[in-house]
Amino acid sequence: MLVLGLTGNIGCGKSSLSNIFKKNGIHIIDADIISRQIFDDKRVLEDVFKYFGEEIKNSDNTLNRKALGRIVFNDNNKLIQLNSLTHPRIRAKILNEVENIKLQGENIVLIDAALLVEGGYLEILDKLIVVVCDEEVQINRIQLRDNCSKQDALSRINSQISQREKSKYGDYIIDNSGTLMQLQKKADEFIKYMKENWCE
Ligand SMILES: CC(C)(COP(=O)(O)OP(=O)(O)OC[C@H]1O[C@@H](n2cnc3c(N)ncnc32)[C@H](O)[C@@H]1O)[C@@H](O)C(=O)NCCC(=O)NCCS
Ligand SMILES: Nc1ncnc2c1ncn2[C@@H]1O[C@H](COP(=O)(O)OP(=O)(O)OP(=O)(O)O)[C@@H](O)[C@H]1O
Repeated sequence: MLVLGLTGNIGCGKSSLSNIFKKNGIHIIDADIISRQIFDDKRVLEDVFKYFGEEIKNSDNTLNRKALGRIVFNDNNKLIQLNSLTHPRIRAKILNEVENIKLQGENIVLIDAALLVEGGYLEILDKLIVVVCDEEVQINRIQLRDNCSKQDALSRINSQISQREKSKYGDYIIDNSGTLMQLQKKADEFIKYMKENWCE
């Protein structure tokens, strides 16, 4: 089975691209979904509440994601602490899903995650696709999607390694600074390239 990674910085277009790949029959593992599921485990929630306190708790005792985001994306030490609680669990789930998909006899699986490079996933990937985007466009898209200030968008961007650094690890780079129609065309070109060069 070909194990592909799809990464890129926040708001560059991973989800948009992986939706196109999904429509082309590629099996997707979405790290954003997994990173939400791990908070269904009460032990994870308790650990996070113990460290970050009452201000990240909703009145019904669920996690206030926006409040936690405000804290960790403005304080790198706290982000490191959150990562140490969440990342081992996210990683275990991703590896487990890869194995399950392999057992189902799939030919290709694609892991969609912002932190494939930072999180040390390169060793399990056969190939890495990096989606990039002009920073001004990226900031605008984040602000529009998350209804946040430019400063909030920049704080999140700065909590990840730069697009340039991430691109160094890419086997295939897709620039998503243009329209969604253009992204669709680039995705089609990529699929053709992958079938000709990466599949037996
Ligand atoms: C801090 C949290 C609660 C904020 O939730 P919120 O709903 O506001 O954002 P969401 O989860 O949709 O993340 C949006 C984007 O932020 C970026 N991001 C998320 N977590 C991180 C992180 N630990 N480091 C750097 N960037 C991150 C990613 O590009 C992600 O796609 C949440 O992001 C979280 O639990 N993060 C830790 C888990 C994680 O590392 N997830 C990313 C897996 S690749
Ligand atoms: N080519 C495009 N033209 C216009 N809007 C776009 C384009 N690509 C993506 N978007 C929009 O920009 C926002 C960010 O895109 P998307 O969610 O795909 O990025 P992402 O890399 O998955 O982000 P995150 O890291 O936060 O999960 C979304 O609201 C999406 O609809």
